[in-house]
Amino acid sequence: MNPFSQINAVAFDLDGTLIDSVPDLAAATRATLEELNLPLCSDELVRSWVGNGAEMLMRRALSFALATEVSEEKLQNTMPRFMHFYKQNLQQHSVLYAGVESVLSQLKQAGYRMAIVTNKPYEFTIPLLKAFNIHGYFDIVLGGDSLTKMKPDPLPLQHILHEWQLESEQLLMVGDSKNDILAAKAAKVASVGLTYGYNYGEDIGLSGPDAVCEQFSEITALLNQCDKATEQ
Ligand SMILES: O=C(O)COP(=O)(O)O
Ligand SMILES: [Mg+2]
Repeated sequence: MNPFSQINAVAFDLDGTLIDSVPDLAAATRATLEELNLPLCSDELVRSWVGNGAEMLMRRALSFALATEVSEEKLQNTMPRFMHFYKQNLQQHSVLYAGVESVLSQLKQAGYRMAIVTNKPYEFTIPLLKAFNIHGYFDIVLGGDSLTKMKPDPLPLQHILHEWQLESEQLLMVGDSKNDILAAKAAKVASVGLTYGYNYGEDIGLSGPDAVCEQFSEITALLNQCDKATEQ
């Protein structure tokens, strides 16, 4: 049985899936470390720290710079500074990945419902979607702090299933991180893993998504095959 045959709604991850956001996340991380007179980090390191939300990114950055585990107090004192720097430059250097705009438009026209399920704080998510003029495609936008739990917990996907009154076979999760695939599996929804994003330097295929795509544009073909399959 084709895992995509009944899909009529898609939940998209944001960082590393729709938007290459590491350049701005890294700049804000470095500005925060610089203010604390700590050693700075490369974009490459930040790529390997993204995936579990802003607080975890800063926790990893501080642990790196201090070369020890960071205290809760230090982390909580530092977070407002990171949030301040990132808010100032959300899309200075970040870009939409190739094919994103046209795939979203095609799926919208084909009648798919679409949502964003990101671990990024909600307060950054809406301005970023608006900056790239893609906010209109999504009827539900969930940030990492929108609910009580974030990916890899299934709660955000379960929330969407409930809101849209869908069976789990009808929703697809598209993401670049094992957190996306683990959340999908826990919610019993199908998943597509993208290879170009951020996954702690690991092969996304090892998390066992239902399909692996190297480019965002491959998603329409996956779903089109199913449209054809169901028409026959
Ligand atoms: O902000 C993060 O750490 C990851 O965000 P994402 O869930 O959109 O990939
Ligand atoms: Mg991601």
